[in-house]
Amino acid sequence: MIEQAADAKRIVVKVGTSTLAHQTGLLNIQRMERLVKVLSDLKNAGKEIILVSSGAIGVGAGKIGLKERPADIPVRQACAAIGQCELMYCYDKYFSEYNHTVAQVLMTRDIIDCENRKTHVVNTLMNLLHFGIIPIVNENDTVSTEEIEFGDNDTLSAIVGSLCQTDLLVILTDVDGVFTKNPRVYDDAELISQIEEVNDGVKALAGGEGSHLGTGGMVTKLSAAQIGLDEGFPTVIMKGSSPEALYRLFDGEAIGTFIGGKKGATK
Ligand SMILES: Nc1ncnc2c1ncn2[C@@H]1O[C@H](COP(=O)(O)OP(=O)(O)O)[C@@H](O)[C@H]1O
Ligand SMILES: N[C@@H](CCC(=O)OP(=O)(O)O)C(=O)O
Repeated sequence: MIEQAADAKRIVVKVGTSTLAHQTGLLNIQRMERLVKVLSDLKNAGKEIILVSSGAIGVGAGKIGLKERPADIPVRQACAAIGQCELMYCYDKYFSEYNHTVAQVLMTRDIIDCENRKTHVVNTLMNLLHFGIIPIVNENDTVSTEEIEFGDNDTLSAIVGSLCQTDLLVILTDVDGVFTKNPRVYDDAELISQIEEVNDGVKALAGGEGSHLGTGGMVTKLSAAQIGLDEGFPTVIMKGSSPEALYRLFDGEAIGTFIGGKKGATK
């Protein structure tokens, strides 16, 4: 059993565009509904959930008929504004079906260095959790410029984890975890079940940009896990296509890649 993961009470779950959207860019409705159902159930079981959701740009681009994630920044920002609206509408609707309330929290990177802003964010998150609300966090893509952008939601999720003192970060993506090389390119890539330290050798395993809608690929997930290690919480990187696998994770099964210092006996 990976005890640290199974016993976690406060959990930041990050879901990537590649999990939330179809190849067309349009929302994968079934996937989102299943994720919401599982997270609602975990919350009912006593876990505190903070959801970091990507997808605004990808879903917005899909909605206006663009085939690819736009390279032009103003177009990307416009897509994010369209997609964020769609995401929150759907999250609100689906979580409401299970009697849970959500809140939208949009952030820019300047909260890290500006103590005043950081305090406001922490206070907001803590109050939301106190009231039993599920915060849904994304980057504020409309106002983000180079100086204040996180650039990817993997990093954002680790920072959110640190701000709210999470017990665990779960990164849901379109592959089973971290492999010895990019599994989309190499058939003989092997899944790594545990990583204790995110060093240059580990980062070198992550090759390429990732899916056509996502940002950063595996390297930003590993950097996020490194932030987690520095802040004292572990990260699990696992596939998000079957969100029900989260039940198995919290039942103590070794799923995906566990990035943390301590591993208990396997079930
Ligand atoms: N060593 C590796 N192990 C697993 N995935 C890798 C590795 N190197 C590169 N990748 C790529 O990272 C991608 C996941 O990143 P990304 O597309 O940004 O997903 P998300 O939208 O979930 O953030 C995978 O589809 C895979 O192609
Ligand atoms: N803020 C952006 C997140 C971009 C991003 O990091 O995407 P992903 O690699 O799918 O997690 C959006 O909502 O589209």
